Formats: sequence, structure tokens, C-alpha cells
Amino acid sequence: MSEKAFQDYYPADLSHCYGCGNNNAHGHQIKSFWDGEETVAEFNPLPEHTAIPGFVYGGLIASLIDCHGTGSASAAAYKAAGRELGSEPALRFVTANLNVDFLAPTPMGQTLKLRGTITECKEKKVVVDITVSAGETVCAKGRVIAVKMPASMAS
Ligand SMILES: CCCCCCCC/C=C\CCCCCCCC(=O)SCCNC(=O)CCNC(=O)[C@H](O)C(C)(C)COP(=O)(O)OP(=O)(O)OC[C@H]1O[C@@H](n2cnc3c(N)ncnc32)[C@H](O)[C@@H]1OP(=O)(O)O
Repeated sequence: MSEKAFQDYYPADLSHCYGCGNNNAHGHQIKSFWDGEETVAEFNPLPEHTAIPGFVYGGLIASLIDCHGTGSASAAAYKAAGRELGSEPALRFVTANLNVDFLAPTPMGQTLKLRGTITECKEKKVVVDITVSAGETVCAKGRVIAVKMPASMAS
């Protein structure tokens, strides 16, 4: 994909997140995009993301859902406000609640595809439902309740 990802609009001083920060060399640097009314991201697990040989660690899957969810929440808030992504004042969201169901073993060696649906979008709270698929198999689903970042988290 050649377009800019949601996370590419995050300001440099808020791009250190382990899941999605462009400035975190050791992080996952997840990239999320619109696909119609839904949001998408892909991730290729590395050997160190192993749970049991051949299968992906659930904590990684939760992390991908988390950051695809908060990125999708910001993008949805901009869309609902009819604003350009990244325009000021920034609409920043953090995770208030993360719920994950692991539905099937997630194989290593395949691209994981995340797909998010904006279930609720209010000024202060956005709910995103996300599936994680390997090939035709939905391996996990999760819900992120994202809430506007409190002022205490911004320096
Ligand atoms: C697309 C382009 C964008 C460009 C520009 C954007 C720039 C973006 C830049 C940078 C973003 C970086 C993103 C990285 C994020 C990665 C994810 C993380 O790892 S975040 C770290 C972990 N999360 C925390 O540390 C939070 C700690 N918790 C808190 O600070 C508070 O508890 C907070 C803010 C989450 C909630 O504060 P309250 O409780 O005062 O909020 P109240 O106003 O009471 O509630 C608002 C709504 O939220 C619900 N709510 C609150 N907490 C809930 C909870 N735990 N579970 C369920 N719902 C909850 C409430 O029921 C209420 O919902 P009702 O409006 O009534 O429908």
C-alpha cells in the first residue's frame, strides 16, 4: 500500500508506542489503513513471537489488536468530525479496555490480517471490533474501547 498509514500522522513526540510507534525500533510498528468503512493492517510474526513452536504468541496478537484499535479509533474520530487525518487539534485515543478471544491456533509463517469495524464512535469514546486472520481462518477477535487520551499522558 502506498498511502500514508494512520500511525504516520502521529507526531514524533507521541510515536514511541511499542505496538505502533514509528520511533520505536524494537516495536511492532503496525500500520493501519482504511478499506472502505473498515480498517485493515497486516503483520508478519517473527520467530521471537513464538508461543509453542509453529504458533504465534497470544500477547503479540493482543498487542496488534490494541494498536490497530487505537489507530482506527483516531481515524474514525477524524472521519466523524469531517477533518483531515492529522489536522490540529489532534484527536488522540488510548486503550481503556482490551478484550481478546483466541478462536484458533495462529500459525507462524503466514501474514496476519487485521480488519476493524467501528462499532461506536462518540466524541470521547470509540469502540472498534477487530478480527485477526491467517488465510481463511479467523484466529482471534477482539474489542478495543478507546478513550480520548487524558492530558496527563501528554507532556
Ligand atoms: C489517525 C490519525 C491520527 C493523527 C493524530 C493522532 C495522534 C495520536 C497520537 C498518539 C496516540 C498514541 C496511541 C498509542 C496508544 C497505544 C495503546 C496503549 O497502549 S495506551 C496505554 C494503555 N492505556 C492507558 O494507560 C489508559 C489509562 N487509563 C486512563 O487514562 C483512563 O482510565 C481513561 C482515559 C482510559 C478513561 O478515563 P475516564 O474513566 O476518566 O473516562 P470517562 O470520561 O469516565 O469515560 C469515557 C467513556 O469511556 C468509558 N470507559 C472508561 N474507562 C473504561 C474501561 N476501563 N472500560 C470500558 N469503558 C471505559 C466510560 O464508560 C465512558 O463511556 P460512555 O461515554 O459513558 O459511553
